[in-house]
Amino acid sequence: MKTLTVDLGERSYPIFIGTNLIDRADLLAEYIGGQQVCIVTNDTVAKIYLPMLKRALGSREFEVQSVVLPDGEQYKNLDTLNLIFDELLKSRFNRTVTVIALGGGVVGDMAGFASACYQRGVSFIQIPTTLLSMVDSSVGGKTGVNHALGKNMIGAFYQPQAVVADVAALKTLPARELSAGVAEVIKYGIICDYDFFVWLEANIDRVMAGDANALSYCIERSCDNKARVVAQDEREGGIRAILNLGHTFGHAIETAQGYGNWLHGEAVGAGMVMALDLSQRMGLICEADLARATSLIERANLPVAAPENMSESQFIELMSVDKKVQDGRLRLVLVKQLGQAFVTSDIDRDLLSQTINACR
Ligand SMILES: NC(=O)c1ccc[n+]([C@@H]2O[C@H](COP(=O)([O-])OP(=O)(O)OC[C@H]3O[C@@H](n4cnc5c(N)ncnc54)[C@H](O)[C@@H]3O)[C@@H](O)[C@H]2O)c1
Ligand SMILES: O=C(O)C(=O)C[C@@H](O)[C@H](O)[C@H](O)COP(=O)(O)O
Ligand SMILES: [Zn+2]
Repeated sequence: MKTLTVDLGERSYPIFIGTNLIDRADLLAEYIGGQQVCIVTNDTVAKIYLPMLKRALGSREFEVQSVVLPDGEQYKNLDTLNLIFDELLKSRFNRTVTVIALGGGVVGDMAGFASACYQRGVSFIQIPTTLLSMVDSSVGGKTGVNHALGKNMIGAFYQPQAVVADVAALKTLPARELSAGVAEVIKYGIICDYDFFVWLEANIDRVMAGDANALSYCIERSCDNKARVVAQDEREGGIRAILNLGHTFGHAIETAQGYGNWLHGEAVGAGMVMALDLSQRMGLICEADLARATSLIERANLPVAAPENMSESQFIELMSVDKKVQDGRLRLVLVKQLGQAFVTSDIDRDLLSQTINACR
């Protein structure tokens, strides 16, 4: 088992990465403050992993309840969040309760947000079960839900007590979901870790084949990169925004297509190609580097273009509600060279139009 730390002073926490960790009650018990535990999961993950987690916690005599949410990005909203509050209140759980998120990013974002809100804040632990949630969403404390008018528009920064990533859980993950996770893995290579980008170019076939060593390495290296960025800028006042590469385009795609039709990672795949295309048009990266990144994203079986049914004006409208917008001005993550991203509001609108029209 490997342990990394997200260094945030008194809110610091460990990320454990290893195999067969879901039922390690000894490990989990260290981060459960009181007797009460509420596991939040969904109806797909519950069938596979809930019994083992319940059994493990039961053996330690915790008072365990679970809430099983409907599965899907379309349920990442305030109505579903209420199901978590219903369970916590019905169980008469108090401020000593620890919420455990068992699932992918949707479960993690909602369980985290519910933890931030319930009785003004209770402890929570992330047990991510998708690649995407192991490499990205379980780390860093962004929690929240979607609104019909925009992704993740209602939420809070709220850090977990610990992240427990069980790489063995990826054996049951569908191939399409594995690809979606690889999008965020590639993101780290492009924004801040050129050596990792080169490693991915050489090893992407092993990753896509589900090679356990290659996946573990991706999780460790991604979490290490994310933890370093978050430690510098917990609440996205500056540098943290680079973790949003491709997301202004990607969130517009997810919202326009209806939540769940394009997976988050798929939209980020196409969104990163659009951000790189714009970077190239603006004279920042060369055509060869745009081609290298596009090819890597394609080899991960991800889309490299936006859906044809989106108009330029729809893109611009949806992009203008992005959380990075300041004083009415769009801010985008662009790439200077592979491994070096930055945030800018200095965007040539004609070139942005060209990108939107070329990348469909
Ligand atoms: N908070 C953050 O920093 C952050 C970062 C990136 C993404 N996100 C959010 O995360 C969400 C996407 O997360 P995701 O890609 O994990 O999607 P997801 O949570 O919808 O999970 C994907 C699918 O895999 C299933 N699943 C989960 N674990 C499984 C397993 N081990 N075996 C079989 N099936 C399994 C789920 O039930 C679901 O059907 C989006 O809402 C996105 O906005 C948040
Ligand atoms: O942790 C971050 O910071 C990120 O931006 C990670 C992203 O991969 C993730 O999708 C995040 O939820 C996007 O945040 P948002 O603030 O743009 O909604
Ligand atoms: Zn993301």
